Amino acid sequence: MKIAIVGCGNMGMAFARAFLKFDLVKKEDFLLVEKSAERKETLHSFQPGVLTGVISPEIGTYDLVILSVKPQDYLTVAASLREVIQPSQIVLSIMAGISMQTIQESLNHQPVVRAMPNTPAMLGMGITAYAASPEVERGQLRKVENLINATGRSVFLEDEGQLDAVTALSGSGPAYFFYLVKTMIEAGRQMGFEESVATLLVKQTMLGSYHLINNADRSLDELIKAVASKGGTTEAALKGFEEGKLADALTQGIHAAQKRATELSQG
Ligand SMILES: NC(=O)C1=CN([C@@H]2O[C@H](COP(=O)(O)OP(=O)(O)OC[C@H]3O[C@@H](n4cnc5c(N)ncnc54)[C@H](OP(=O)(O)O)[C@@H]3O)[C@@H](O)[C@H]2O)C=CC1
Ligand SMILES: O=C(O)[C@@H]1CCC=N1
Repeated sequence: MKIAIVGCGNMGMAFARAFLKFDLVKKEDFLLVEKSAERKETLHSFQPGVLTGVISPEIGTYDLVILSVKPQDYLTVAASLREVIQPSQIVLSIMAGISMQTIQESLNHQPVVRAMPNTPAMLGMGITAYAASPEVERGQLRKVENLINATGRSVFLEDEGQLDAVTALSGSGPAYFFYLVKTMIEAGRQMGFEESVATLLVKQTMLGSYHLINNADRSLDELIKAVASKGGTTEAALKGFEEGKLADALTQGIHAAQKRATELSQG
């Protein structure tokens, strides 16, 4: 399969590397379109078939076109891409907010898969939810699914409308986790630990706790209860969280992310 990637930043290249790892695409079968000169410099080492800064008619000879520029840059991309895109090509967008309809109208092109991955895709441990327009044929969709699955797990959505919520939950989700980990490490430092010790304590706690969620056969409430002894330290911490309205703040943040995804779709 020949793949063109427009916007070769964090996510575009996480996808490219995952496809290579599973031998789904050969290096020479990539066309990379990247505007940033600095970023382009680093892409030489990837040794793609073609590395360019602009969209040219050559892109029309690729089976799949991945759109991985920031949503704010999309309309500029669309203006050139619509001149050269071919009816047989599939478009896979991973851009937050930009709806399938906007992509179809701006490119005058119907077969579109819209997906929302997250950064653990860099390790093949991402989660991607995706939806497809009816014009994507079954065989084409299967090929796209194989590619997405090289980046981790995936969920097919019948309703594209859910993608903004996915963006708020799992698309942005890694940053919420990193924020929590960073805050805990900072608290460790305030209590007198060196950063390396605080980091080890927190990282291993998160790792072990994640595996408990998956393997302990207990609900999250039961897992919390098993840590929080009556009248003990965890109860004191949880009370502090309640008083600080931590759950409300997290929920509000996630809703704000969903709202922002919807705003991005409106340009
Ligand atoms: N990062 C994440 O966690 C996730 C991101 N996404 C989505 O993926 C997309 C990419 O995100 P991310 O990889 O983080 O962003 P990056 O900024 O890392 O990558 C985008 C790249 O596209 C380049 N670019 C901008 N305009 C053009 C153009 N006209 N032609 C070619 N290249 C261009 C940018 O250059 P320059 O920097 O000069 O503008 C940049 O290097 C976004 O739409 C985002 O919503 C989806 C899920 C998760
Ligand atoms: O912050 C953003 O807009 C993108 C979409 C999901 C993660 N990063």
